[in-house]
Amino acid sequence: MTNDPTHVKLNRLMLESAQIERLFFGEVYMRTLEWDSTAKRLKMIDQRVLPSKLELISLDTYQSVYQSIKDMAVRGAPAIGVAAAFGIVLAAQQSQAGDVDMLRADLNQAAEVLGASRPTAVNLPWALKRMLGVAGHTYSSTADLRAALLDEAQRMADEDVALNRSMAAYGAELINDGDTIIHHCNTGALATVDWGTALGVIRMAHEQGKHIHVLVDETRPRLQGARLTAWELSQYGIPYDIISDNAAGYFLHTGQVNKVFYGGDRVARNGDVANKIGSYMLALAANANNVPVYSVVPTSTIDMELASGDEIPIEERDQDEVLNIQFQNQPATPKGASARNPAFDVTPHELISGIVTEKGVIYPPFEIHLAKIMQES
Ligand SMILES: CSC[C@@H](O)[C@@H](O)C(=O)COP(=O)(O)O
Repeated sequence: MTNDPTHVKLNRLMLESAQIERLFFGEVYMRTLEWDSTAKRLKMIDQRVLPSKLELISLDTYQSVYQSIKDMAVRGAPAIGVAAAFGIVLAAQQSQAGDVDMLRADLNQAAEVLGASRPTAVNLPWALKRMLGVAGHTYSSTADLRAALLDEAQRMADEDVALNRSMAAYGAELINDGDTIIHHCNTGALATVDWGTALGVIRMAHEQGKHIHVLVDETRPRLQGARLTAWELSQYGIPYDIISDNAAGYFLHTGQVNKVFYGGDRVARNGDVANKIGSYMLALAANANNVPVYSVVPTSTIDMELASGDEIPIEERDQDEVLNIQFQNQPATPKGASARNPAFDVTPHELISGIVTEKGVIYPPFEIHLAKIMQES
């Protein structure tokens, strides 16, 4: 097996426009990522081209899964974790190993590659560890091990949807009829296998009949808010306005916002939350104006090994993501300009009002309450 996942060409499935309209949230339902049991491939929605195009990519190697995570064709902490789990299924399929031990060695190698795709979301190492744990059991044949890996990845995908619905039910209790909510990044169905975390809470409150207005942070530089969250909200029929990230303080200070909701990529055991860049500034402005801030995360996003957010690795992405913008159809930045592009920041736990998990809403002191829920099976 080659260990070089770079420059892997992703197979693109072009869809007829009539198919596209019915594909997602429509008559023909599809998850963000799905195992195609006929083709034995992983199918996923290519999030780089939304909302102007809805295209699928079909992946048949773990190297292409690595590439899809790194390039953010698939993104969002829970979706990344499940994609990596299916990456291990593909690695098992690719392997020519003649016995179980040799297959395990190939899987370990693939896990190392997949684990290096993006550093911040803990769901990635969490999912890989779970897959390698299954690989560690006793099997009488490589076929049995391959089958067990596929079962585990499918189980993880199904669990993700169930956990999201459970978080949504707890989180929706925090939302009142008439609330205006600022939401950061994309935490919807697209960031998970289906349904979503913070956006799933908003969606549940909407389905309960509450009238909600969402102020959608555009989320520079990759515009997950303006492109993906706005697209999802229009599918669900939830009223929204896109705002530039730097407008959030204005809306908070002028009393136009009731709550802030975002997701999380890694929560340290003291409750510090790493999330999409800009979350920290948003939480500061919200706290200064007495507006509560909620982070919605499955317990797989909680990293009890880290004492505080200072230990969370922060991904720094290519500067071109910041520089390649246009103003009046012209490049907006001077030739040769340089940029910094941290993809995440850490909100200190003091600024977080509550952490919504599938086990309920956790309130301060987070250190004590997180330890308690993480001990429950
Ligand atoms: C389920 S969403 C939680 C986070 O993964 C989300 O808020 C986020 O920061 C996503 O970042 P991204 O860089 O788009 O993968």
